[in-house]
Amino acid sequence: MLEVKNLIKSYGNEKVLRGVDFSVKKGQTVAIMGPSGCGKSTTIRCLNLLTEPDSGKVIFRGTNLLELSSSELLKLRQEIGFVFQNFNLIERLTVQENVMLPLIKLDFTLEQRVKYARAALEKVRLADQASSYPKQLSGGQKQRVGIARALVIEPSLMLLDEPTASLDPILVKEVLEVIEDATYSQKRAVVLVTHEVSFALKVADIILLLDNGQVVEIGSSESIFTNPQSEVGKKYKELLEYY
Ligand SMILES: Nc1ncnc2c1ncn2[C@@H]1O[C@H](COP(=O)(O)OP(=O)(O)OP(=O)(O)O)[C@@H](O)[C@H]1O
Repeated sequence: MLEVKNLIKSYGNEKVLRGVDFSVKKGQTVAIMGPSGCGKSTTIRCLNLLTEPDSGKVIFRGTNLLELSSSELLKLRQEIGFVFQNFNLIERLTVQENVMLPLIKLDFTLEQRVKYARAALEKVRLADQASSYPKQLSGGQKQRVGIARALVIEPSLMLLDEPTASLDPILVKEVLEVIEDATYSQKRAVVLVTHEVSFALKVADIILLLDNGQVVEIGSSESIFTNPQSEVGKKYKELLEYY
């Protein structure tokens, strides 16, 4: 489904990604973890070219995104859902209108758009808030709208960039539950950046540990957290044992 090859990215003189490689199969969930500033968000944003890498390949369903024209890229992006850390909702639109946004460029009638938005809101347990405005919602509810907006296109690849990072700890659980229930599908690949170690252990098939812009360890969540080889992996193991 997705193959990432030798991703390199710098901001000015700062080398942020130093050759990141990994792949994700249909039905798999990959969690990207690592210390603050190691390049996790940059990596996930490169997967749909929200951030453009300096070099490397992002091969999605056989096509290298870096070789596409902007109109071809826009079309392919319609198969990729993205959940932002800070929700990115439009305040003047209702919850339902926010969720319908990705469907606007697609060839659907208004009736179909409403139907799909309702179905996506059901999946995140927010059907009763369809007519509310974002400012009337809690942070957890806002992020669930963000997840519904990513799900509405039935994406074959779902990307979540630290989806609980902006939330009050009390609201984290409801969002993690929704991510676990709503994003998984055997037809879909999921890539998630998270600091939530026990959540990653529960939902991820593969954990990718980044440090200083490089993959320092990659493997099943059981092997990484029970027998880590990298310094970063050893720290996560200690953290799990502490809790
Ligand atoms: N748009 C940008 N312009 C300049 N520097 C950036 C930009 N985005 C990220 N950086 C820098 O790149 C480095 C990696 O950032 P990134 O957000 O990818 O890390 P991260 O692992 O996701 O961190 P965190 O866990 O704190 O969110 C950091 O030093 C950051 O300051």
